[in-house]
Amino acid sequence: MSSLEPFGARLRRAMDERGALCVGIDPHASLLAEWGLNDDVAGLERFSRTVVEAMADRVAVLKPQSAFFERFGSRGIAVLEKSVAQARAAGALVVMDAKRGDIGSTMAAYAETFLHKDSPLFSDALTVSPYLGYGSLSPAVALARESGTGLFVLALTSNPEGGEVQHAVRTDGRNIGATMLGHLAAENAGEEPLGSFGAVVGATLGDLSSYDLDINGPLLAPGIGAQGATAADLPAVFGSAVRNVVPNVSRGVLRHGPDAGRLRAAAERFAEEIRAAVGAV
Ligand SMILES: O=C(O)c1cc(=O)[nH]c(=O)n1[C@@H]1O[C@H](COP(=O)(O)O)[C@@H](O)[C@H]1O
Repeated sequence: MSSLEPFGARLRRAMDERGALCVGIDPHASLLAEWGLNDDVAGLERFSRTVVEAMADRVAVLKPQSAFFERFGSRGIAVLEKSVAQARAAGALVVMDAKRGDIGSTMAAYAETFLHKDSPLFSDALTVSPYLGYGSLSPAVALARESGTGLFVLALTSNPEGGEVQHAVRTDGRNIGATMLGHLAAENAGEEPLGSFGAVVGATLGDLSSYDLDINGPLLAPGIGAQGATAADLPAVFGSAVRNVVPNVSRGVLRHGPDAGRLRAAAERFAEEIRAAVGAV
């Protein structure tokens, strides 16, 4: 398969050129209503197109949340396909937030769906769940290496319920979140300028100094805005790993729509706060 330059290298360059902000495309029914759109496929299409047109030529990463498209069945998926292609054509990297995870043979099909260059949903990276065992993700790791794409593995999620699984301590004394970070560090060893296998680590989690976040890969950090974290929290949460953090904001930006200028201004405010916080480290 002809492949792209590795995702980690493409992401590092995009972050250097455009800043680290990742804007989520999360067409909640409540946001469609706030934007004066119907909760139907036409509303979904208009919402997603507006965000892509406003953002894809300026932010490093766009992260469509697949659930809000799947809600409308095959016609919703068709909107998702178009949005991904438009966003990539305009220069944004697309992280598909589908949080897939299954036994290896099924995981291979999920990987083909999102990370094979000939798939209609081909994206630059995919969020995946390692809770069937990290090794169950190996078909996705292999295809990502082949196609120049990446993964974001749920390690320490932003939601308060995540701790029951992720903070559980193994017989060797390490907890599950730390174990996932360890797998990713091994995956990214020796890669320059940045590995392609990232972790999802919530910006809401407070002091994470007991974790080794230096995985030589990107750290997708949701939780800024609607979930209560701020850009100013990032250095305290991530320490020296903050330069590899890709902070995600969805509702915090999207609530400023549907006007494209106001969406851009909101994203620029978050981007500026992130630059100020990360630059100060
Ligand atoms: O993988 C994710 O993106 C994710 C992981 C996590 O731990 N927490 C989390 O909120 N997310 C996603 O990030 C987005 C956050 O949206 P807002 O809270 O509106 O900014 C949603 O699409 C979530 O599904």
